[in-house]
Amino acid sequence: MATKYIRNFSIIAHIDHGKSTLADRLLERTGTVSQREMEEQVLDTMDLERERGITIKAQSARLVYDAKDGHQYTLNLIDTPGHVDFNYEVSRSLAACEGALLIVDATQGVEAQTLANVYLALEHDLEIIPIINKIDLPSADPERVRREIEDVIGLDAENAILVSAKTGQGIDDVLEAIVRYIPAPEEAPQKPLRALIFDSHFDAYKGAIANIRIMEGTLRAGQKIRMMATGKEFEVIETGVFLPQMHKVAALECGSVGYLAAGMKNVRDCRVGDTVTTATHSAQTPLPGYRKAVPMVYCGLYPLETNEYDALRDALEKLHLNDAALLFEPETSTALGFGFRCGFLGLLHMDVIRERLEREYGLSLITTAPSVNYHVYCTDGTMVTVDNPSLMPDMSKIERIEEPLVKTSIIVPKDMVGTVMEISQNRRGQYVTMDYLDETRVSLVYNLPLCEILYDYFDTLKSATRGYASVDYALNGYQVSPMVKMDILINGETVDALSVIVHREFAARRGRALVEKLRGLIPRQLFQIPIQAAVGNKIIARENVAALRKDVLAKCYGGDISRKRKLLEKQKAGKKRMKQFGTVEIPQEAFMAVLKVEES
Ligand SMILES: Nc1nc2c(ncn2[C@@H]2O[C@H](COP(=O)(O)OP(=O)(O)OP(=O)(O)O)[C@@H](O)[C@H]2O)c(=O)[nH]1
Repeated sequence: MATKYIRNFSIIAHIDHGKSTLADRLLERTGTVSQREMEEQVLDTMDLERERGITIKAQSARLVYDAKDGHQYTLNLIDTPGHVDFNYEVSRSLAACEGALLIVDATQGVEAQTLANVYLALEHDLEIIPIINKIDLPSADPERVRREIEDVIGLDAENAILVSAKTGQGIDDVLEAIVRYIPAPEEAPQKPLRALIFDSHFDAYKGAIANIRIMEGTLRAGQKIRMMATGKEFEVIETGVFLPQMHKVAALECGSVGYLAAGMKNVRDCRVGDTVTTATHSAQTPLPGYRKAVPMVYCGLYPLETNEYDALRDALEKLHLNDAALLFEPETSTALGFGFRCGFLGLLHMDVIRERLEREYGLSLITTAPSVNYHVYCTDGTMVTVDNPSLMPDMSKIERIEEPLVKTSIIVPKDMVGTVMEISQNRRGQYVTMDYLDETRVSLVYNLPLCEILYDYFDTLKSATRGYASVDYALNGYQVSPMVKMDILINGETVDALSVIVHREFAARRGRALVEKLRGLIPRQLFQIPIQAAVGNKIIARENVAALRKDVLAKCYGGDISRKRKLLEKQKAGKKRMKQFGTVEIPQEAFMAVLKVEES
């Protein structure tokens, strides 16, 4: 098919504004997926995605559309993940397109990730088609939203399409607009092959599959290819398109979107953002913008039962096949035994991986509190990166510590600005700017230490603003900070997996709050258990878990067997996630307690 009848586009939106629902309607309307096959939200496939209702992994689909101009068009829809953790993938997906549908919820208006996504789309010079969704809802205010798109984003929204992705109203207009306003791909079939890998996944039969957009040249099965970032060479076994299921085709022409299978054993062989070229008559330069996904958040994952260590390693390896951004390496802890230090793109990514390990692989895990990556400059002139607090060098050997910062944009109603400022400043945030979006809403920008965001920043913000705050963040360099390692001693011994790195000024407050919290979490024993927080050799807080006096069944003297059983079962369930440490049992919640401490 001539490139002039191809359109490559993405849908961008703030979470929950209706991206997946709109994608479903487009698939349905073009007959790509028949109504019978139409399971709600075809593009969100992972169970977890459906449950959480957010897109984690991008999917693609080829739609065939008979336009009003009498021609048949191939529309390649490239889905994008919906969460800020996956911004890099969003950016790569956008690089594969010429245009984007920008969805804004008619009841909500422009939110933090609407803006972040628009900026990404503009960076890639995309044609943006504004769409105002959910107009079926009584609280929809399309006119206000239209003004907001113009004033805040600066896009001409006069022709914004009014849509209900739920009822299907306006969908035909969307399809016509894609054909009319989004440019066709450039024609460059004679040039050496350059194809952008915008996503990848692992297929049990075909190995790692690269989702690609052919920018220049043509790709055929049987060709020898080279990945330009890694230099690795492969022979193409299969090329195909997404219907949205994989469908084999003989070749992928210039401008088209599809996949390639080349017997690659691991998704690391086809990294998102890399350029595919042919092994001979290769392109000279790769497509712009490749960078490796860098983890922002680290935590320890330990099997509850030592004999599950191998199973955990196998499961991590399997997940890694599909997710090049997940890093893991073995580590040992005196408290928890053998486990893995894992790196993630963000907190959601961490949660998703942990949940998948538990659900899909049936593992019971102890997770340590997430940490960030510190740059530790030692007095001997060396620099080490420390993502595990227990590995922090001795304070006497440290010259300075630098911590990662994130630029955080928060959009809230204007009467909540004070609350947001207070929450951000309490977490060492530095105010950057504040802009009025309209008469009612404000956009605030703060520079915050990444580690402070890990401490329930989002939850606090959400609940303090009754869910009105929308947040977006991106890594923004490092700064020198007086960080110290705080150890937790239980029964006189340091539990390495409970150590945390905190700002010196926060140490005493956080130490007190943490030991108090731990006192409530650690089950009582027949003896008193002291819990202490220490910085270096100095104890900064202490609490005691009082000795046990009663046993749980004592109050059931009446012999009510069902009640007794219930109590015992409750006790058993409580035990499930405990780790024996000397004579003391430490429950899973204790390792996460530092994230949930309420400081006074
Ligand atoms: N009433 C109404 N509800 C809608 C409409 N479009 C989407 N929704 C609902 O809004 C919610 C979010 O829609 P999704 O399509 O899952 O949102 P999303 O933008 O894909 O979310 P992410 O995948 O996390 O980015 C769902 O409960 C939808 O049923 C609409 O036009 N009208």
